[in-house]
Amino acid sequence: MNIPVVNLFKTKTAADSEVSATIGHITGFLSGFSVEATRPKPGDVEAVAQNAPGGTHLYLSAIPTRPSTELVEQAVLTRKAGIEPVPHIAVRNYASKDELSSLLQRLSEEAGVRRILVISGDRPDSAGAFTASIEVIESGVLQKYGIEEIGIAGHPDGHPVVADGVMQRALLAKIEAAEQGGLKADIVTQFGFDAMAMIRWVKKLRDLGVEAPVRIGMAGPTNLTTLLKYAQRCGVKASVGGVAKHAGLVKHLFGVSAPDGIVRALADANATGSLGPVSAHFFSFGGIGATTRWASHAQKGRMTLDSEGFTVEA
Ligand SMILES: NC(=O)C1=CN([C@@H]2O[C@H](COP(=O)(O)OP(=O)(O)OC[C@H]3O[C@@H](n4cnc5c(N)ncnc54)[C@H](O)[C@@H]3O)[C@@H](O)[C@H]2O)C=CC1
Ligand SMILES: Nc1nc(=O)c2c([nH]1)NC[C@@H]1CN(c3ccc(C(=O)N[C@@H](CCC(=O)O)C(=O)O)cc3)CN21
Repeated sequence: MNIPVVNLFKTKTAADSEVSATIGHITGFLSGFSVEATRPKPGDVEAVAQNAPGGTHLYLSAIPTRPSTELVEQAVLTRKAGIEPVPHIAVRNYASKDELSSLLQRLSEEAGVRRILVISGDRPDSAGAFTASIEVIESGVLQKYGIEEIGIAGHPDGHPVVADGVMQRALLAKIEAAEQGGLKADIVTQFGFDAMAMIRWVKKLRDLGVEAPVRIGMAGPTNLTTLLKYAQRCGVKASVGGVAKHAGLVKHLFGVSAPDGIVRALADANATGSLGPVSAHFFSFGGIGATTRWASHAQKGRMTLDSEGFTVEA
């Protein structure tokens, strides 16, 4: 027998169910989010471990001016905290194949690293051994030291010096090379502020037949000045107006910018099923602790929706 269930206290309105559907899209899109830190200290790694689910991927960015062995210490700390270390390997930084080999060997033996992000690096020249990421992917050196999965870079807003066509061919070739070498590959994109550009870029990749998961890069919560500084440092398009719009008017008054508007737009697009496998990757220009807490609370649905985005509850 069918007994109608009547909620005597509150009738669920269409607006309520729209809100819960949107929050569901956001929590779904954010599941398995990753974070990225530059030179994290022990307390920073601890903050990730305390706030993110175990096994969350923590990407460790490579600083050209720092010895790459620092990456080993950071990866060891990360592994000990129960978080998965994903070091950046900026291929232009290595003077020889041996130098890269010994770093990979230490990462593997001391920190159990199985995943890395292979990128060219910002220097306009090469330290000697490699000029483009594909050379390392094709070299066989990764498999030799136990690497099973690689991330490669994506540039939805274009690259400051490399033409779109060149980047697209490089991306397809790297995916092909990874497949040939038995490496699993995903794509991690440069951060940006234009959700529609990200959506168009992912759909174009799918049209080209790329099925690899895409981690869509975004800047975690930080103040506008810091955000603009990093955008400039990384060659990312970001007008003051565009970033302020992304921050939302009220949030802007407090000088804080969070990627909630972008997350919400991506989550809605993802819910239509048209993006293929996608997830979120947060750069932590405002601190890794704050970024991880923000992402983690949002992933649990601890938020209030506003006109275009949401505010995460403390
Ligand atoms: N998406 C992300 O999360 C990150 C992106 N990057 C930056 O992305 C850029 C591209 O790296 P990949 O996609 O791995 O390129 P890649 O190594 O696959 O190279 C693709 C093409 O671009 C050229 N190229 C690469 N880097 C260049 C540079 N700095 N200056 C001039 N030409 C360059 C290469 O010679 C090649 O023809 C680098 O500048 C890298 O530092 C860095 C860190 C993170
Ligand atoms: N072009 C580009 N290069 C990168 O290294 C990079 C990206 N894009 N996009 C995403 C992240 C952001 N990363 C960054 C961004 C800024 C610094 C930075 O300002 N570094 C300081 C030194 C910091 C320190 O020593 O602790 C610098 O002066 O280079 C580092 C990594 C790494 N990734």
